[in-house]
Amino acid sequence: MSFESLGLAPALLRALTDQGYAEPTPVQAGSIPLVIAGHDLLAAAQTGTGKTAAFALPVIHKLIDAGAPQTRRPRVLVLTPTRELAAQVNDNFRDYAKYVRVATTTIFGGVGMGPQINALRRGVDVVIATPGRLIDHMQQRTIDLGGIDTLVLDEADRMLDMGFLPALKRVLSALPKQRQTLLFSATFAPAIKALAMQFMREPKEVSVTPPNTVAPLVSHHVHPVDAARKRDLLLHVLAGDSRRQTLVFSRTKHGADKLVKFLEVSGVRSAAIHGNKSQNARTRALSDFKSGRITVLVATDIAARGIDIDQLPMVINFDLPMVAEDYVHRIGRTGRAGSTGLAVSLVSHDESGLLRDILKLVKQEIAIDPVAGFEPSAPLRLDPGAPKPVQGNQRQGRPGNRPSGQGKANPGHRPHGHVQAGAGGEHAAGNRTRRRRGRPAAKA
Ligand SMILES: Nc1ncnc2c1ncn2[C@@H]1O[C@H](COP(=O)(O)OP(=O)(O)OP(=O)(O)O)[C@@H](O)[C@H]1O
Repeated sequence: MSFESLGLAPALLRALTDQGYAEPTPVQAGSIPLVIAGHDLLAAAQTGTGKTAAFALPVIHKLIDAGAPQTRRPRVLVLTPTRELAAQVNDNFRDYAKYVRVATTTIFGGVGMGPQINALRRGVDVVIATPGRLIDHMQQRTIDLGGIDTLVLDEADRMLDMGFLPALKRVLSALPKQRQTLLFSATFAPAIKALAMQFMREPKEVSVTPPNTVAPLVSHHVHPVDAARKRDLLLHVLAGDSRRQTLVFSRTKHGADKLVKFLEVSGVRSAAIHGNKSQNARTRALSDFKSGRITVLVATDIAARGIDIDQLPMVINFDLPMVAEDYVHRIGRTGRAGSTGLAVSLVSHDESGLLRDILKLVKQEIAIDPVAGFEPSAPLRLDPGAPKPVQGNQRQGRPGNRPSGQGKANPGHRPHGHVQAGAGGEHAAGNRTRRRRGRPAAKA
């Protein structure tokens, strides 16, 4: 399968060669012809498998095909749950559309309305927005959605959950009924799918792997630990390789700030990214992390979805997420586009229930792997039949003695109590493309 055989315009093929994409990933091969043919689409594929290009490429192709419009008002609306993801999707659109006259812009909060209004006045083809600021523009009549013929919900299951649904319904009511609707996500809860059916027209489905599977090149470790000792264990894990870029997830904004203070005092260069930070601080933290100026980024689930950090080797869950699907998305920040990755969760006794939910959802082995010197005073309460945390075979010495994020996955690193989770526990590697990107790391 090649991009040529999918019928994409030559200008797009040239841009893809510049990107170093040799061939389409499975979700791209499945989605691109369906989108070009005009179908509504519900597409599920693992994190890091190129879903953005799976909608951006055919959407740009169709804009090229349609030719220059008489009036330049937005024709495509992409909705994302976070500002950072909107910015990233916009960068991707610009990369793919570099040889064509397709104008894109972002609309999100935390930054001035003025430049957004100016961009809309000048005329754009594609708007990539978060719902809140989009509604501000709708109220102020600074955006005309009457020409939208394609709606994309990126991270669709998040856009359709309780938090975003009211805003989404408002946006939907302002869009033309005659339109193509595309939903993309790595996870789809059944209720979300049912909801989606209400505003789609006979959608086709592309499902590359069993739904909700985690990226296959990631090895998963749970370190049972007492809550009070998590910070020390985090330092211990980080100390294994202080040059290793690590994304650390905290459940709360306050917890993220406290953790950054602790890390800074301990000599680890870090920053926090969460919803209480100014947009400037959020953007700076992410770009400092991507450029390697800081080695640790402590994030709430704001960074769990979609964010693409080139070759990120390790994700640590300082706290487990409250919703099991978020585990899949958090962990999906590593092990992308054919790279290997390491996922480490520090789990205290009171998080046993959350861990059980995750084990039920994901289709991957998770090693229950106590670290010597950090053994918990009470064991985790897992499903009957699940292996007990392995004692006497614990990680010794420096924790950084792990497979490199850049190299091959090291199966020898799973010597401890494994829990095979999920019905069937199907491993998705067979469906996974393994290829490298041609982009320089700094451009991630
Ligand atoms: N055909 C391809 N060949 C090589 N690399 C690709 C290809 N398509 C996409 N990529 C790269 O793979 C990475 C992941 O893509 P993308 O961010 O779209 O993943 P995703 O499936 O949307 O992940 P998530 O579920 O986390 O949002 C990006 O850096 C992108 O440039």
